[in-house]
Amino acid sequence: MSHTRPILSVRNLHRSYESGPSMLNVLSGADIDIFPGEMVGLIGPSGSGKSTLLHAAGLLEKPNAGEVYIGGRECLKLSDDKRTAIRRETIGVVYQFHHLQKEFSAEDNVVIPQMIAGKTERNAIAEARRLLTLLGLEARMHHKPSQMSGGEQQRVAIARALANKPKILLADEPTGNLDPATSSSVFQSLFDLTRREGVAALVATHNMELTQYMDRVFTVRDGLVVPLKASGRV
Ligand SMILES: Nc1ncnc2c1ncn2[C@@H]1O[C@H](COP(=O)(O)OP(=O)(O)OP(=O)(O)O)[C@@H](O)[C@H]1O
Repeated sequence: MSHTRPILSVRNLHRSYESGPSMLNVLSGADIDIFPGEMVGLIGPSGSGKSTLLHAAGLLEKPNAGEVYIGGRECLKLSDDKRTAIRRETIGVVYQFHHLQKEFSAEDNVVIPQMIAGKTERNAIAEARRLLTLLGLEARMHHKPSQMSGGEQQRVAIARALANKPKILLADEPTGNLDPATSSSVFQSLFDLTRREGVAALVATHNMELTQYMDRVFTVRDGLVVPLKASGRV
């Protein structure tokens, strides 16, 4: 372990859901640290709580108890506005389905969140073109989602997630909707780009093949995060 401080720390996270008359305890004391620039995998069976952990870590849902530190600052006790601001400034997300705006081009889909964050149109377009080009989409900038393949659409979603220079990318089955060959190539791009940009990534997936890209791999078991693979990188 280096002395670098984690960019994201989840501590003692508890989350349960009502399940008929009883409660389903999905997370019961989950801890995880993500260090700057590393890629961490979260593998595990369906229903084990991977998405629940990602949503809490990404400040999208409040757990029943626990802490989420981003850049050393505890975020769950902050006001909704502050939490939203921290989320916007530090976290990018990619889901299984791309959720692109279908009436807009690839370029516009990457430009819009940057303009919402206050960038000038000129700078936002330059950044969109840079990221889309790095993802091999230089010939697709002006295509709408319906005019692109599933892999291309997901690459646009990756560019969009990285456009505001997050410190952490949270990805929930980012290639789960793609065939195996496309899945490998899109994931390779995601890996290369996060490494290049120095963005840490926490990736939930069922796909064991993707663990070859991960610095460390965890699973969620009995409500806890437990290690499957550790590397000496961090
Ligand atoms: N809003 C909710 N209300 C009730 N139960 C929920 C809710 N969200 C999740 N659950 C339950 O919590 C458990 C964990 O769900 P979660 O989506 O975190 O698992 P997962 O590991 O991400 O699964 P998958 O790989 O299928 O996405 C599941 O049993 C699910 O049915």
